[in-house]
Amino acid sequence: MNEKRKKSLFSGPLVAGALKASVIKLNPAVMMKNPVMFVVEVGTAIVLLMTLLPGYFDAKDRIGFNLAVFLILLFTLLFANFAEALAEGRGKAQADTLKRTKKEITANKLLNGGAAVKTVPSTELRKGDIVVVSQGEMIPGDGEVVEGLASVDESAITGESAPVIKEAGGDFNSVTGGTRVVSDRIKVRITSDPGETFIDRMIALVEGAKRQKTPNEIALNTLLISLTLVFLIVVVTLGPIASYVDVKLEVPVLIALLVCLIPTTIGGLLSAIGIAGMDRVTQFNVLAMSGKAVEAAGDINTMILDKTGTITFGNRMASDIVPVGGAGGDETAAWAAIASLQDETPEGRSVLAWMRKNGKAFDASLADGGGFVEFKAETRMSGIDLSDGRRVRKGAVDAVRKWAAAQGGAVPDDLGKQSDRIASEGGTPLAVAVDERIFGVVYLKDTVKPGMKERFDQLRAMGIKTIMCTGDNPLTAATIAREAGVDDFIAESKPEDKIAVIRREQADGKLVAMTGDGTNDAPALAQADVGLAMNSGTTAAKEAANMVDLDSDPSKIIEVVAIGKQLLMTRGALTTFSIANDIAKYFAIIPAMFMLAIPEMDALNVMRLGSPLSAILSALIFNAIIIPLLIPLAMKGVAYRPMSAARLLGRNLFVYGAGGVVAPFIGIKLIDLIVHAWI
Ligand SMILES: Nc1ncnc2c1ncn2[C@@H]1O[C@H](COP(=O)(O)OP(=O)(O)OP(=O)(O)O)[C@@H](O)[C@H]1O
Ligand SMILES: [K+]
Ligand SMILES: [Mg+2]
Repeated sequence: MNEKRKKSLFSGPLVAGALKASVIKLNPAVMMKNPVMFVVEVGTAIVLLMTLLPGYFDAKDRIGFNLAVFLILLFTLLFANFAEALAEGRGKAQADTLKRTKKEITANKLLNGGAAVKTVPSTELRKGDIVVVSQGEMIPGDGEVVEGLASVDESAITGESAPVIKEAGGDFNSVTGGTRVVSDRIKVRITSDPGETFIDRMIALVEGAKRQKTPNEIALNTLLISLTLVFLIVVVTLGPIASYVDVKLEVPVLIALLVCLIPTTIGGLLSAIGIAGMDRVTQFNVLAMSGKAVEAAGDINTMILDKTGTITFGNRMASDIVPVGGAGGDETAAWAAIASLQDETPEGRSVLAWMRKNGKAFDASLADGGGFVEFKAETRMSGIDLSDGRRVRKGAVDAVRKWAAAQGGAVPDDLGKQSDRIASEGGTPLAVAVDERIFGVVYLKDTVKPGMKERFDQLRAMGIKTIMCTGDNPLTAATIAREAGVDDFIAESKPEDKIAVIRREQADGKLVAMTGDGTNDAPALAQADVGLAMNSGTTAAKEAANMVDLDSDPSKIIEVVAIGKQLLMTRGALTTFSIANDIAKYFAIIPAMFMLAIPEMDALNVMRLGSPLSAILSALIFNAIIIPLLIPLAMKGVAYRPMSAARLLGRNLFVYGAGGVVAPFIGIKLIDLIVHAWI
């Protein structure tokens, strides 16, 4: 992860900015978005009026008490605002850094189909324009490389300083505006209009400018508003009922009671929890397009993972070349090498590396004038059509076997034995053929990343099913699946098979997460509930997905799910705590209220609080300070242990429900000891 982005939650400038914002957010027009706290604000205003105009409200003998209630209520509001402002602060700081990289860049735009070049400001570029970017220059907008190859420093967005290669064609052609070409020269077709670029979207995201309440948040808000309404009705009718029996309940006391009963703790922390959850994802160098995506990650039931590069290291290297059907070792190796001469995939390059390492020579001039056949996931083969008419191929064994058989070739008896041996060791066998004759097998070795088994065990404990999808043969797939500990696998899968798996799972009511980077992954990324695209991938993939990993590490999906779970858990835990808390406060404040009116009711004082007035103030103070005390938990999230949803719910109900009931008794008692001594 990017260390630069890891700022402390409570650094000086962030806290200072948040303090200022807490005052600004007192504006009723802003406050109204949070109905629970808005009710508190109205109450605060009423008590303020009564304090300022005691004569008018017949409250001259209560000025001190009313002032105290006003101040505590004001701090309740400020604490809630502070929580939200603090959560927003980090995003704002990050947005400022991004904005600085967005300074106007000049672009070399091609005119008349490349006949002329004109220098224009990047803000004038539109979709479809072609620009030339040379060594040392900034790429003026998001786009796709249409010609050439260059190494690009993307640290402005990824924080990663090692340059990456971008080239025309294939899955590594997408470039981002604001990044710098460090060598060579490329032509780029612009794919986004000004104001809609990746950096613009990133700024809007981290700034929270477009932050919308998620469905979960809206549902919870509705619950909180309903609770608030119920208590509002109870408290408002309490006055007349009491006066009917000749008990006079004072308005500030009723307001204090109301504020203690309505869910101010979760009301004050709710948006901070959501923002902080999004922020945790961003700190992790993953861009989530919406809070909804992060929450969906927390509810995932099925995770689809690639084998190569996600579960294994992905640097499949040739480690042996085995002849079959009586072919010579050297001639088999030579054909494998010729089939790989122009194959720029890691697999292709590793064949040539193996030749060099083992001192094998071959006649590369055979390939002169030949037509290169690029590797495709659909054909699962690559190779070359020689100028003398012979066709050389290497690829997945079943694909090559079918290809040779279609030309009337016989399959050597020992091909199956050799390829099965390689596959059962977890390697990938690539058959090598020239026209109808199969010469042998390249042994590609790959290793499962360490710690995979533990991670899949954790996912299983959380009730998440993992499915490995691979284009590899069933035997290799089974070996790797067993070694890595995934629940299920799909072998010989083509890109479109992924979308079929996702649809099948979704039809069962499951939420599905997947990663991908290629254009052919785009439909599946869009279909999945959580689609995590790699930043190195194509524009199509990035646009279809609802998350982008700036580090292009497909295994990050596992952590993203953990962060989503943690967000949902934190919200649930603090809601439970908040409501349990309010119920407990009832026992402090109701008796105090009646004792104030009818001193003979002293028997009600079960908590043995100093006096009715100090009991009310203590409950109100506790209600206020619990908000800042819980800010660290709201921001960092509750400690997260992988276990099933049911066990988790039970555990959280116990910890936060029981804790929420007990905490106020202890807290209010302690505060009362101080307050009572003081007044
Ligand atoms: N450069 C290549 N030339 C020829 N055949 C290849 C090459 N690379 C891979 N293959 C063959 O094609 C098959 C499919 O490759 P592909 O990259 O689509 O999937 P994969 O990497 O095996 O699976 P995953 O979905 O886990 O990445 C491989 O299993 C291998 O047999
Ligand atoms: K409350
Ligand atoms: Mg692959």
